[in-house]
Amino acid sequence: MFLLLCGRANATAPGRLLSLPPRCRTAADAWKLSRCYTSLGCNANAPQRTGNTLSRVWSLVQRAARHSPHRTSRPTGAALKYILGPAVLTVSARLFCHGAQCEARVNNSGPGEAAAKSSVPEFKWRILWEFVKPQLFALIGAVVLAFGAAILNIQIPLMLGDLVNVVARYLREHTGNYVHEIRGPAVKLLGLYGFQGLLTCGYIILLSRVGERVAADMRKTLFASLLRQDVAFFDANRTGQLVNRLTADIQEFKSSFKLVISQGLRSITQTVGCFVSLYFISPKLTGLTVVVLPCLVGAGALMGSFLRRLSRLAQEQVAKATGVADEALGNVRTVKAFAMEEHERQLYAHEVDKSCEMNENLGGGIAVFQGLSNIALNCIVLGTIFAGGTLISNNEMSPGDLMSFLVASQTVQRSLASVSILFGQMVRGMSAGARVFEYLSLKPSIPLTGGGRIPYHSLTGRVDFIDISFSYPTRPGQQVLTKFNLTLPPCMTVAIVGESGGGKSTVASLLERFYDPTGGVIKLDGLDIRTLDPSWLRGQVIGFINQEPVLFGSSIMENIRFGKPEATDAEVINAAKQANAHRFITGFPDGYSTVVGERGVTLSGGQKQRIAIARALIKNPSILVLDEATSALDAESERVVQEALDRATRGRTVLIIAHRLSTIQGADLICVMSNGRIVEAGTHLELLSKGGLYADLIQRQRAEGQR
Ligand SMILES: Nc1ncnc2c1ncn2[C@@H]1O[C@H](COP(=O)(O)OP(=O)(O)OP(=O)(O)O)[C@@H](O)[C@H]1O
Repeated sequence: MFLLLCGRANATAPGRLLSLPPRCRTAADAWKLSRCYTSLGCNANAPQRTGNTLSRVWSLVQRAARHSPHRTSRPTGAALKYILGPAVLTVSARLFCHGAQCEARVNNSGPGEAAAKSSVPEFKWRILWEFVKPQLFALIGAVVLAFGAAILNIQIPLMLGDLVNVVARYLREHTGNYVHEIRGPAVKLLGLYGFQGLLTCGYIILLSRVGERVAADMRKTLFASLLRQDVAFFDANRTGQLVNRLTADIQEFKSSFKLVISQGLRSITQTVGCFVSLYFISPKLTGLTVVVLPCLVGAGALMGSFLRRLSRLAQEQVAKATGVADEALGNVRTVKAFAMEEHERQLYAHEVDKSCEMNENLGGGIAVFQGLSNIALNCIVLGTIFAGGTLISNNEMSPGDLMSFLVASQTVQRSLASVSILFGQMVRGMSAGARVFEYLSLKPSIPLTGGGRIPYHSLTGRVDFIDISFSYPTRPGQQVLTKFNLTLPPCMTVAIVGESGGGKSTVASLLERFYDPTGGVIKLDGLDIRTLDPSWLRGQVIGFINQEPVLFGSSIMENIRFGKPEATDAEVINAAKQANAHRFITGFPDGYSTVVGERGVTLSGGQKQRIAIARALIKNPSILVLDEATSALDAESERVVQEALDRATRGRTVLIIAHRLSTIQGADLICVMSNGRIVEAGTHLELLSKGGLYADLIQRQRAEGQR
């Protein structure tokens, strides 16, 4: 088939075939490569120029061959010209392009990610092994098949040589039965192609299976591990960065994993195999190659690393521009409310222009790199032919040997270039993997489950905060609570009021065990909550409603059921009735099946809050924490929600954190907080008559209300 292709092309369009890189043993290969060149934005004509140089020097070799005593049995003649085609070393430039693009994809993660990525976590082979172990058989199969395909790749040029020998002999002697003579090597070659295709197909299937399953397992494990982390972890890490590890990092790791195993194995096998062939063909020329090749690969790698740095900077700039667009589109209501469309447009245009300029510089750099590598590589071919020609004239080598040497050395060059790029890819893959593994092995300071539970019938719901000191892990220097003491008696309502930033919400967070206090102890029914099961505490004992309830983008039914996944429809409806939500829900055309949109964007603030109340009530909690639950609502919504809350708080221990003092006047106990401790406590009337901080706050709010 190859011969037919060569023959026809020889007669009709030699130039076209000359432009095929030597890897293109088949038309399909050629098509694939040409697509590669196009998609990578590299100069597809570069190989052709090198090919022309080769074809010119080939005719010199032929001339020398006519005067040589070694008339070779190695591949000779016009057909070889087509086999050699262009100089393969342009592949290194092409591979650089690929490397740069890979890098581009890796770095395209968000403006803030670069800083986070600068700290390099350690790659743990033990963790990788845990993921690979279940896929071991498939992986071994893939490695064996890939290795087999690489070995066949080394064989193919030699068999092509046999085939070309038949053609060359027939062209020279014009005797014998051409079809009969060509059939043997052609069938062998066809068989080899078929077998090689089968092996390639097999290892790609197995490898993609292994890669996908390893990546899926990594994603699931990482997601589970992230969900296990305590709230302090999420204070310290940006959501975008975490999502990036789940997506881009795992994707990068998977690609590198597959590439390194398939191409790495092939390149190394081919390099070693062809080096052995080179040595057997001509030890002298091999010695020369051993000196020159590493210098060239080293110089290429140096330039490549400079260009990759340019590429990284350019991609960071692209990410910065994307960040501007992301922020503007994500907060489009705020942008519109402030009529800032033009400002945002200009900001984005500025960042895009900068990235355009940087990418143009990168393009120039790639062009220079490619041009220089073309020159260097063509010079290598020329040098080899020059040195080989000297050996031929000294009768130390045959022209056929020289041709075989060129073919094999080109394979070595190509493989080495690909190994150096793969090395970079491997480093990137390992650092992506390390970033994923870093969070996999992270142990939360507050476990998700484990610890005691108090039987429901004996749970009274009494809470004691005893000598609590606390500072947030992300801000250890700022003491938020100091020797804080408070008791929530069973079935009573306690309100905390005070200045903004005084630590009111922090008290609620500590009760939920989002954080553990740095000093003191919190007790539930006399038991330290650190000895109790956090998932039981949060899932069954405490109902939490805050100022800005977050709903999920699913139906109302599912949102309420989030509080108790096993709840029946009737329980959901009952909870909605208690929360004053049933009427408005049934008013929607889809009723409880209404999808609330991202974060509940299709509902009003009051509606969202009532669904959040229903979600908290459905688990029938003994303790209810209301953190400024009505402060974001207008007067009418507040009235409806307050009604629901009044009903919901009956028979439970309630902690209310409030800004609007009008909402907590009926509380059994009101505590005023200042500087992280309680400075006043009593009922509304007691505190008013005291004329202290509470009375001041009431007066201030009345004055603000009158303004
Ligand atoms: N996750 C956090 N990490 C670090 N510091 C925090 C965190 N949350 C709150 N703080 C800080 O702790 C202090 C108390 O905050 P807290 O939210 O408890 O106050 P607050 O009394 O509820 O305020 P407001 O009435 O305005 O809601 C503030 O100085 C705040 O900046």
